[in-house]
Amino acid sequence: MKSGCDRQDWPIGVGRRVLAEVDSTNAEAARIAPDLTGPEWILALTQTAARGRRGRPWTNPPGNFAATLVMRPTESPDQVALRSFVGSLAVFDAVVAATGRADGVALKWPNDVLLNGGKLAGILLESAGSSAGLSYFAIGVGVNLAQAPSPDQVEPQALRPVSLLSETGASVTPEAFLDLLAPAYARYEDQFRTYGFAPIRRAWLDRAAKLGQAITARTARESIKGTFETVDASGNLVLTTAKSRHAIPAAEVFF
Ligand SMILES: O=C(O)CCCC[C@@H]1SC[C@@H]2NC(=O)N[C@@H]21
Repeated sequence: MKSGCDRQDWPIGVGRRVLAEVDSTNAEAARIAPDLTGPEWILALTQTAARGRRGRPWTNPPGNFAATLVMRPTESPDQVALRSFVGSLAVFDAVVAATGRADGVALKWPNDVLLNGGKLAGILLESAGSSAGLSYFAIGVGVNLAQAPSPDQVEPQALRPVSLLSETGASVTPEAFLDLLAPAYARYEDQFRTYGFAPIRRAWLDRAAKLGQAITARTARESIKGTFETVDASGNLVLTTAKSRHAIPAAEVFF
């Protein structure tokens, strides 16, 4: 296992602030965005109103990781949306660096990180602005380092929440995890800016859970059960059924 802080690996030009308590690091990102001079990681040891995807609350017990990277984008909102893949790859690498092993770690579309089949981490991508240009975007990352919420705190069909500590025995502080995550994110961000989505997509698919297997995607309109074929060049989930092929931009996925 890599031992915690390798601060010499911290990416150049990226800020870091650590808060004892905040409502939500994503909310804090929105507040500081107008004054940003460069990308900034905001780490909170406690969140009092953490939010998850689809307007759900996010349970954030002590010792778990809660941080947001906030940046000013230079590209279109479509490109910004692909950062959820960049973020989940970085979380994957940070988990592997923290534990020294990749087996059992997988990615679930669009951006959950799984460990031994349970949900270890989630990402909430938020932004403000218009299709003409975003003023900022924020990648909020929650990782159950020390404690998993109890299954009754998540949706009935959701994957069981797991923690890094209970699944691997690795005890990692939020600060040490950030020191692994920030350089991992910076490496994938560089790759994305230099080569576009193609290598990110390939790396993501290499780590995907249930690729080629039956899954269910629940969109706002319908529930589709099919084979998880791939993720396309726009980040859509591609499902094939006996009758057709669906490219799905937004859905809840169930295994
Ligand atoms: O629903 C999900 O899977 C996404 C959860 C994202 C939680 C993180 S914790 C840090 C950041 N601040 C928030 O309020 N939410 C995200």
